Amino acid sequence: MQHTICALATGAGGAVALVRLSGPEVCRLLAVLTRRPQPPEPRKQALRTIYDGDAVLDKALVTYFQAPHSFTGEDVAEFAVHASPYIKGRLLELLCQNGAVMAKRGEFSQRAFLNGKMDLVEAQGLCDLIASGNKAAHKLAMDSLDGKLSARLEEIKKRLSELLAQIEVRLDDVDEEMTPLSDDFVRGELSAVLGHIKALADTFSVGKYIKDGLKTAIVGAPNSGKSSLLNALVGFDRAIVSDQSGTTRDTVEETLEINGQKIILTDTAGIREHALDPAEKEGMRRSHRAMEAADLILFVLDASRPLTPEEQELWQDIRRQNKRTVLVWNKSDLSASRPTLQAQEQYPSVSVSCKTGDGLNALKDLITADVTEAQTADGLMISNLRHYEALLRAQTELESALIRLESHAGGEIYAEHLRRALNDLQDLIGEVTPDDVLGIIFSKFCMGK
Ligand SMILES: Nc1nc2c(c(=O)[nH]1)N(C=O)[C@@H](CNc1ccc(C(=O)N[C@@H](CCC(=O)O)C(=O)O)cc1)CN2
Ligand SMILES: Nc1nc2c(ncn2[C@@H]2O[C@H](COP(=O)(O)OP(=O)(O)OP(=O)(O)O)[C@@H](O)[C@H]2O)c(=O)[nH]1
Ligand SMILES: [Mg+2]
Repeated sequence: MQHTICALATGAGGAVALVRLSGPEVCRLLAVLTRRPQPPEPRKQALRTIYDGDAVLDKALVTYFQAPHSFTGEDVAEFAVHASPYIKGRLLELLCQNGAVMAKRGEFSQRAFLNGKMDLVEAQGLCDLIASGNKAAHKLAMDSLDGKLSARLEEIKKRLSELLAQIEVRLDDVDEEMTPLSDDFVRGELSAVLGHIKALADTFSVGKYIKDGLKTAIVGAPNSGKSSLLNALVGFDRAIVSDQSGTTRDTVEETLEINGQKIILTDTAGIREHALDPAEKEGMRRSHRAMEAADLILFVLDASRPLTPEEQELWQDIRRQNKRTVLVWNKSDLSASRPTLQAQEQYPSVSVSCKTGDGLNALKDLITADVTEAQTADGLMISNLRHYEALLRAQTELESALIRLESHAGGEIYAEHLRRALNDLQDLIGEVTPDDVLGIIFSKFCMGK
């Protein structure tokens, strides 16, 4: 039999705290702690005295949810108690003394999943929703939680399984009484399914930025104004600015929000050929590392003076990174013209002045351009590595199936690839996921969820 689990659902502080209880023993535990034979009417909050032996622990609002009409699908009770650390701790202790056990991370959600209240994609959405810190991340999680993403996956799955069914009945049709499927039809269906899977998998890069933040490195020659740019973007004097080259030695990181999107901004030491001392050399190694770890590079140039050979070299270095890069021509207040860089037309660029604030809004829009664009498309995105990998596996199988089809292999050969692709999609939403894998997925959820 399942244990009855309990956990604190709310965080530290606050005036009221919520303790949740789920499982077969809920009614008995309620009876013991409230000293009443009957639980409150389902889904109606009732003020109940909670007893600790003969003493009163608290007067709390208690809600009873009768299975299967609860978050987990089991009997659930919630205690909204005064948020004293003592009351919270003692209530959990009393529940455990009377037969409940402390819930593991994600165990309430896991039970909701196992009882068919949500699929694995929706459960992941729930977890992401709690962690979401801005509008974009919230929308991404909400689309997953409320089933929009699952519905899209179901559509794809349905189309694939219908195709597979048509192939399989013909494989069973030994007397060949059915009209064979034309290669054109199979190719068309396969390509369509593949297209949908690819489109969704492609949203991962942006989805990941939205969820985890866009890592942005500010790089450039000494004195070009990198630290000034960091300060201008975060809105306060975070990094030291001076007219001496080599002011910034170590990387300086700051998390901020631009156009509702999380950005992790790193200011780096200016890069020059001949570092003066070991500390500066180490600083430059860190600059390179920040550049390599970044999703986006802001290359800051001083537009008021000619380019140096070192800057040209750094530019080649940046281009080799093959990353989204924005050219930031700084100090536009000093000069109306600016030098030219090789192949600069292939990169977005903007003139700014950290001194006057000119051009900063245009730069902000360039930083978030990828995300803004993805959001104005149909908006459904994946942001979870497990989902991405499952889609990639399905994609590979379908590509193999197409190759087999072109080489006129028999239906039994490509049907196997289709079965595996279908299995990958079923794994994604949790239909065929083994228990130990489920345990790992839910153990990454937060406590009390
Ligand atoms: N107090 C409290 N607030 C909470 C939660 C909770 O568990 N407790 N939630 C925890 O995540 C979220 C709400 N999610 C919930 C989802 C389903 C059900 C539920 O009782 N479902 C039943 C009945 C549905 C209905 O009547 O429409 C069911 O699915 O059968 C409850 C909470 C956010 N706020
Ligand atoms: N006129 C003008 N001066 C600027 C502008 N931005 C930065 N400066 C000045 O340029 C100098 C260098 O600025 P920093 O932000 O320290 O430059 P940095 O790129 O971080 O330099 P290092 O840390 O040495 O690599 C300072 O004197 C700034 O005040 C600008 O837009 N206009
Ligand atoms: Mg600096």
